[in-house]
Amino acid sequence: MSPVRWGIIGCGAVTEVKSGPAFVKAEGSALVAVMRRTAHLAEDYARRHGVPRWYADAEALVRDPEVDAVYVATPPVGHLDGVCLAARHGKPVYVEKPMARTHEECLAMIDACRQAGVPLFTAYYRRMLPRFVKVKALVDAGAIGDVRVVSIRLSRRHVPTSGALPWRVVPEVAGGGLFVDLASHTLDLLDHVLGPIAEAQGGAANQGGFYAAEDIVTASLAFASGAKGTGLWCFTADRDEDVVEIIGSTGRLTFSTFDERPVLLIRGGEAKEFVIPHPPHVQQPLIQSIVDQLRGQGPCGSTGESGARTNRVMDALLAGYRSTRR
Ligand SMILES: NC(=O)C1=CN([C@@H]2O[C@H](COP(=O)(O)OP(=O)(O)OC[C@H]3O[C@@H](n4cnc5c(N)ncnc54)[C@H](OP(=O)(O)O)[C@@H]3O)[C@@H](O)[C@H]2O)C=CC1
Ligand SMILES: O=C1CO[C@H](CO)[C@@H](O)[C@@H]1O
Repeated sequence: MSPVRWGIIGCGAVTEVKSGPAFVKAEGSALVAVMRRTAHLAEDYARRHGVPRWYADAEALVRDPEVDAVYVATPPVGHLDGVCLAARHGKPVYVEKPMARTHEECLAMIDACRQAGVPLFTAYYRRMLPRFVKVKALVDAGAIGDVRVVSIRLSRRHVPTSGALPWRVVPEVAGGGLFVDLASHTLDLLDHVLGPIAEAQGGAANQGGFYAAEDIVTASLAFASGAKGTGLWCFTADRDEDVVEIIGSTGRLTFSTFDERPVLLIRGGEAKEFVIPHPPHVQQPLIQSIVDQLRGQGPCGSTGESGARTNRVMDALLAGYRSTRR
């Protein structure tokens, strides 16, 4: 069976280690073209990674007859255009997270891909990482009984930047600030492990005044399963913290979304730790499952629909803050 030949739109930081080499290493997959607007940097990337062709124009990349599938890895502002462009040329698309700046943009992407008859995948790679596969397997096997509540606490110290502020805190580019950038991973992971979040209420504010985006967010979550949840995100905190705790009727699971600390299972009086390291290229398991689907070998579980659900929750939590900014 011939390999899936990938082209990348936006070969920046995430493509250096997390995803680019994963396209090459996945079985039945090849990376044949890259694109970024800065031509010499596209060429530099291609030469360093052994990619045969490079472009400074996204249309040229999607028109390349040797590109079978497209990975859109620009900042969120470019996701909608990149996905629709690839779909118009009949190419399956893998889009970076957050899937878009808003849920509305996600729906437009889903619609474009549906009309073109091409599949759409979103880069929430934690769904396939061995550590979180274990978390889901424990929950599904009833290791903590029925899930009652989940709590999410993520804080980061504000790290001042001396030069231009990064695009991650420019709402027009990112869709929001570090909440959108980072909380999206936890919310998507919980969608995977516990099922969809049916309702999200809460609010956001900017307390530090360092940039125009929200820097604190609180949430009260209701899962379709009946489980409830709370979320606290603070990006101008005293210290870095990253704790997710799922509390069930007979036990609890504690883990981190970003830190590589062990998964902790507490049941009765006993605690058990699972130390499960990440693979060198963290997107590889997800990319493998996309390639497998494209080659007719089973469905991948990180789709446009799942990615859009996460944007819908983030929109609900940011609605009030966005309206005050306007
Ligand atoms: N899943 C994960 O673990 C991670 C995901 N990400 C996600 O990947 C995406 C890209 O992040 P990252 O690689 O860190 O970003 P970078 O800023 O490092 O790279 C962005 C790339 O996109 C190109 N680009 C195209 N359009 C724009 C635009 N409007 N503004 C800025 N750059 C643009 C840039 O090149 P040029 O300017 O030459 O066109 C550059 O190659 C984001 O959605 C981010 O959230 C990021 C890190 C990890
Ligand atoms: O997982 C991640 C690691 O941090 C990056 C920078 O904040 C994020 O963009 C990314 O999604």
